Amino acid sequence: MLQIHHLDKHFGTVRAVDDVSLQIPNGQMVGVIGRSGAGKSTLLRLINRLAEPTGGSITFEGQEVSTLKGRDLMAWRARCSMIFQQFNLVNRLDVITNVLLGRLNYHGFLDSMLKRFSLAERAMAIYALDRLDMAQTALQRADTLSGGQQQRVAIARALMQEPRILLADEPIASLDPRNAAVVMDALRAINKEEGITVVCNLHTLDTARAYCDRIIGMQAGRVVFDGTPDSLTTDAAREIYGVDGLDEALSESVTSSSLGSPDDGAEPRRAAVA
Ligand SMILES: Nc1ncnc2c1ncn2[C@@H]1O[C@H](COP(=O)(O)OP(=O)(O)OP(=O)(O)O)[C@@H](O)[C@H]1O
Repeated sequence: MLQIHHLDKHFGTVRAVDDVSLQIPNGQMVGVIGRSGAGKSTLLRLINRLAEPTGGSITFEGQEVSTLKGRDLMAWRARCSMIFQQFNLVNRLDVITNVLLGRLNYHGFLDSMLKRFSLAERAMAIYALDRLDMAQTALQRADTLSGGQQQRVAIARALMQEPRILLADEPIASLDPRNAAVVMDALRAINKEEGITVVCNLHTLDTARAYCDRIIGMQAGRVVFDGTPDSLTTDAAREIYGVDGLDEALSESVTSSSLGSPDDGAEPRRAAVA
């Protein structure tokens, strides 16, 4: 269980995260939605400790993580790994080496750069790639892959850390609908089949509704909705996005970052708000 108590992050006068309290049981697939600037990225960065909280606490399985340092902090970042909108692969390296870099925490930097990985780790990397239907690209340079393929490699790299939690910060925001569906399907499969908790920031309502067990809506740093997709009413959506933003959040169903259903593969579909 990940427990967040009265978490704050202030940047000067901006309350990016404002008194957020949440309990996320192991194995849940959570979508965090909200307008640009609502505090979604900051919340994930606080959980992963890429940002330091101004106040409050974060615990996982009873252990306080907001004060971890050194090796313990590295270990936490492995248990709670993060993927980003921009994939962050090393373009000039081949796919399998990019995936093996997920073991960086288990090696020195030099060992990793000199590709001193064990046979077991190489087998693990191939398994992770195969898990994402990407094993056939293992020897290709990362920059020869499409965006959706690169994001799947980034997920494979994250899996190399053997995480309990996967944080995904706008993982499909720069992908076309077909690739976005493949990536969301992959995240959902990892969640359902491996029991890894997934917390995923998404711009649009319909993707969160289609893929997540639970939706957290943020507005100006605060959690203004926390419930199942079915309980997300028009009024609740209006509170998250505002009157202008709601239209935008729904009309984005024709853009790259919005999907209708996990099963329809390619075609985006506008989801009705209950
Ligand atoms: N390093 C920073 N320095 C100053 N202000 C910041 C910093 N990071 C975030 N903010 C501010 O905190 C607020 C929340 O930003 P955050 O990026 O968490 O929102 P978001 O919901 O993820 O938005 P987006 O969807 O556009 O990424 C915004 O007002 C943003 O300008």
